[in-house]
Amino acid sequence: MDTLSGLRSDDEKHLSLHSTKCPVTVAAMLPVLAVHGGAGHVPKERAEISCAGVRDAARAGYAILRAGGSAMDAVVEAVTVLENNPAYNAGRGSVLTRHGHVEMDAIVMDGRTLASGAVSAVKGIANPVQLARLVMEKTSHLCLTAEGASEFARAMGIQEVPEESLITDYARMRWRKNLQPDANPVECQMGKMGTVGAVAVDSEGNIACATSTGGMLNKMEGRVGDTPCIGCGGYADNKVGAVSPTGHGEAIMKVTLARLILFYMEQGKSAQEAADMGLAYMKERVEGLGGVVVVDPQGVWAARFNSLQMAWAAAQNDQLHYGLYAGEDFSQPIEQPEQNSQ
Ligand SMILES: NC(=O)C[C@H](N)C(=O)O
Repeated sequence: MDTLSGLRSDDEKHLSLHSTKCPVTVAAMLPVLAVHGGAGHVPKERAEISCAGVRDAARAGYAILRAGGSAMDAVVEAVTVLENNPAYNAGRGSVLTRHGHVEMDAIVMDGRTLASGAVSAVKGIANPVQLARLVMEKTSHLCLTAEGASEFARAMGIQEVPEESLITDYARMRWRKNLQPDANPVECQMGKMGTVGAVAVDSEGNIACATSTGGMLNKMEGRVGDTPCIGCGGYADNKVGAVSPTGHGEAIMKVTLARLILFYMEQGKSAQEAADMGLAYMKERVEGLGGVVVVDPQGVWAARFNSLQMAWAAAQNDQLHYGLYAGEDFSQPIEQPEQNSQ
C-alpha cells in the first residue's frame, strides 16, 4: 500500500507545534482540500486525462477556500467539476446498469453539525452532489432514492437532462464488453473505477466531504452502493476529520470504511496511518480494494489506496500535489496553467 500524505518533513515541524497548540502554524496549514477520481485501474491512454481532471477540481475547490468560502462550498464545487468531466464514473461518464441505464449515488456531510444529505439510484440529472446538498439543507431526511429523489429534484427546480447526455461512448463500450459471456468478473467489479470525492478544511476549521458515483459497472437496477450511505461513502466531523472513499462499494459498506478510518484517528492515529489501517482491514476481512482521501482538523491530508491506481490531487499553501500510481507525489504551484487538459 502506498501513497501520499500531507505530512511531509517540513510539516513535521508544524505538527510538533500543533501539539503545543500554536495557532499560527495551524493557520498556515489551512485551508486544505483533497480530491480523488476513483480507485482502480486507469488505462494508460486515459491516465493524463484523469490526472488533469483531479488537478482542475482541486484548483476549483481551493479557489473557493482561498476566497474565504466554506469547506462545504468547496467540496461541492470540486465534485461538480468532476461530475461534469466525462473521464470519471460520476455524472456524465457514469457506468451503466445491467440494462444499460445511468443510476447515480451521491453524499455530502457537514462536519460542523454532522448534517448530511444523499441521493441514491437517481436518474436524469447532471449533478447528483448538488441534489444531495439540497436533501441536507431542505429536508429532514438524510437520503432520498430513485423516483422520490427525481421528484424532489423537480420540486427544487433542478433541470432534468436526457439520459443520453450522461452516457459516453466509453461507458457504452465497457457495458457491452462486460455483457459478454467471457467477461472478466474482476474487471466488472473492480476495473477502471472512477468515483469522485473531496474532503476539505476551510480557514475557520470547518470540515466537509462529498462523494459522487455511477456505481459499479453493470450493476443490477436499483443497486445502492456505499456512496450515499453515511459512514461508508463519506463522513465528516469537525472534531476528528473527514474521509471520502472509493472502491468496491459492497466491501466498503461491510467495514463502514469512512467511519472506521475516523475511529482510528480518534484513537490517535494520523490521517495516513488511519487510512492505511482501514484499507488493510477491508482487504484482509472482505478482500476489498479501494482508496480514500482524508483530512484532519489541523489540515494534515492523506491520499491512500490499495488498488493499482487512484487519481488524486491536494491543494494547500498554494501548492498543488497530485499522483496516480503508488508513491507518486508531483507538485506545482497552484496557479500553474494546465498544459494538456483533456
Ligand atoms: N468506483 C467506485 O468507487 C464505486 C463505488 N464505491 C460503488 O461501489 O458504487
